[in-house]
Amino acid sequence: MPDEEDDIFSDEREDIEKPMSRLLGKYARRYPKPVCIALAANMVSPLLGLAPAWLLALAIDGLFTESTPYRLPLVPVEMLPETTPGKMLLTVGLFVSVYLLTTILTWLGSWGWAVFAENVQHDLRTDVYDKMQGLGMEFYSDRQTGELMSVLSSDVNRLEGFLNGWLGQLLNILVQVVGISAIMLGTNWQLALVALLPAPLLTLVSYFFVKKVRPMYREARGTFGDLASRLENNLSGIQVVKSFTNEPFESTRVEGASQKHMDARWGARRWGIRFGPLLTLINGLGFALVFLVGGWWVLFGPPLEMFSGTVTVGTVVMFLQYTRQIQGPMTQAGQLLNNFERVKASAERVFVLFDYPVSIPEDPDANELTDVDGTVEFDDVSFSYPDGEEALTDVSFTVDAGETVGLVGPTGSGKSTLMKLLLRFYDVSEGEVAVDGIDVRDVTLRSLRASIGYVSQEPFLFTGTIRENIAYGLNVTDDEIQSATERANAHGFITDLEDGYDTEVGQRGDRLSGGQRQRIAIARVLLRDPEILILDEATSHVDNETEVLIQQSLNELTADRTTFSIAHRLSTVREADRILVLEDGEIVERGPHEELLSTNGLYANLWRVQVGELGSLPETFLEEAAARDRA
Ligand SMILES: Nc1ncnc2c1ncn2[C@@H]1O[C@H](COP(=O)(O)OP(=O)(O)OP(=O)(O)O)[C@@H](O)[C@H]1O
Repeated sequence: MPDEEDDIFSDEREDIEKPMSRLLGKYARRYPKPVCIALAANMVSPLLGLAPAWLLALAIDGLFTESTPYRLPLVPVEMLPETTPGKMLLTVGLFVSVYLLTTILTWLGSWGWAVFAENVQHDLRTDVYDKMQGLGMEFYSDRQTGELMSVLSSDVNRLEGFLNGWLGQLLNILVQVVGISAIMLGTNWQLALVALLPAPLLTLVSYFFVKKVRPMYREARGTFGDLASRLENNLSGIQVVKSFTNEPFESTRVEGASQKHMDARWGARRWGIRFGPLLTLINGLGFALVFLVGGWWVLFGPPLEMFSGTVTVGTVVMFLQYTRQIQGPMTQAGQLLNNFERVKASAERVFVLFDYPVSIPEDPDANELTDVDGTVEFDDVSFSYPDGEEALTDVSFTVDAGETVGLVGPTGSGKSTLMKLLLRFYDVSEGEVAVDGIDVRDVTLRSLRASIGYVSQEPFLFTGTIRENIAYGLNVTDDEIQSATERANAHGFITDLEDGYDTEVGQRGDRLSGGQRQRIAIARVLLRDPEILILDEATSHVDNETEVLIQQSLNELTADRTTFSIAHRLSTVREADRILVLEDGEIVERGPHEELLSTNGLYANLWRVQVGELGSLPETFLEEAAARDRA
């Protein structure tokens, strides 16, 4: 299981208290029946496991050597069979009953834990996802998707493994160890101490073994990652390798990476090779010791002066059986304890997420934004990203319902940030953003975002069919979908595809061209009919011909809607009612295209760049552009 994810939330994890009790407290009570059944089975089953060795001793001493009378605890003598065959058959019957009962209990235990663990895994996964989904955008911008996925997959899976086996195994071990120790101590405490001597050693050895090899396996996984990416890189870049005739160079590099991986693995394997025989040795020595002391006692009396009393053959055989029986649980205990640390870390990460503060809180009295006209107002808005510099400074403007506003400015000037504030992905640091005169913080997030449509330069399509992507959660008819695709200029190319609307778009829509994806994204927004629209460089990645098609769809989309169009290609906002020009988070110019050209400022210079009049650019513009690039 990958451990690379161990770093995520490493600081926050320290604040999580008692994650395991929280986990069990939160989820175990949801499934009382399977948990109680499994617990009961895990208590009784190991107790039954103690019976065979005891029955064996009873048979040896009471039947075979007849050194002690045949007696069963709590059963009156007159109820026992009188003849030896009768006693023999009773013993066999008891053996069979014990194994039958153990089988049923093992089945019940496995069933109970499996039901519990599978359900909790499902609950945990959906709970963690729901919580994650509700967190603010700053949470996502600070973290890699892969890291977050690891919490949803590796951590949740590891907790499932823990709930499935760990508790049951621990209980099993405890009951077995306590039961075996109690029977042995009760039968002959002196011989019991001899038999129990190696047990803690087994736990210690296995605990330290796992502790020792885990980082080695982690390192081995790291070196495998390096090796795999080298191989992947070389094979995909084989054309470059060949054209540079660099095969020997690459062979050496692959050999180096492979050698590193082999060394790392060998480090871990070496310990594994030592560990198994060491355990066998400790087990064997323990067994021999019990045989020596017990056998001596039977044959010649107490082997040491401090020992007293007599020991029967049955007792020695029982002790030998128990010595073997206790070895497994003691070894497992060390491994379980060690695994517990990792499981705890997983639970901590899950609870870091559960406790993560929601940065965009919804006012409990928030109203629904209904019958939206589409007026948008930024009133003296300043904003800084968490841990960032000020991205917007004193921005004020009002957009009337139905107006189209172009947002232009050099890269990093704050255009996207402005729109993120309108969508309330972040809250303003100062000032107010209002829709229809209502502060966006006073309305529900759902109704606010439902009134805004967003088409980005890289429209994201989900794995699934074209139809699913356009409907995207809405319960709509095929006619409604077709009407949207016709207006988005997409119906034609969709019906030309072999599977039409049922065409699978592939991962992120990679089976479609950029222009096709763009038009599907436009149809998706058209279907929702939002009052406000944000177009983020919607035509930047397509050729001129496709741009014309998309532009037609966009005209359909923007008609009668308040539209913000973020553009680097100024031709796309030329027709806008108004253009806001941003520089370093401030609006430095505003007005329609022609007016801005005549003021001969930043916009006019950006326009000259677009139309290729580089010679007429003032020196200061080039200097500023270079400075911005460096920043
Ligand atoms: N998630 C973020 N966390 C911290 N700072 C950010 C974040 N997103 C953007 N910024 C910073 O805020 C400033 C404005 O960025 P923004 O993305 O709004 O610019 P933009 O004008 O849309 O740029 P572009 O045209 O390149 O998309 C930049 O300095 C950028 O580095």
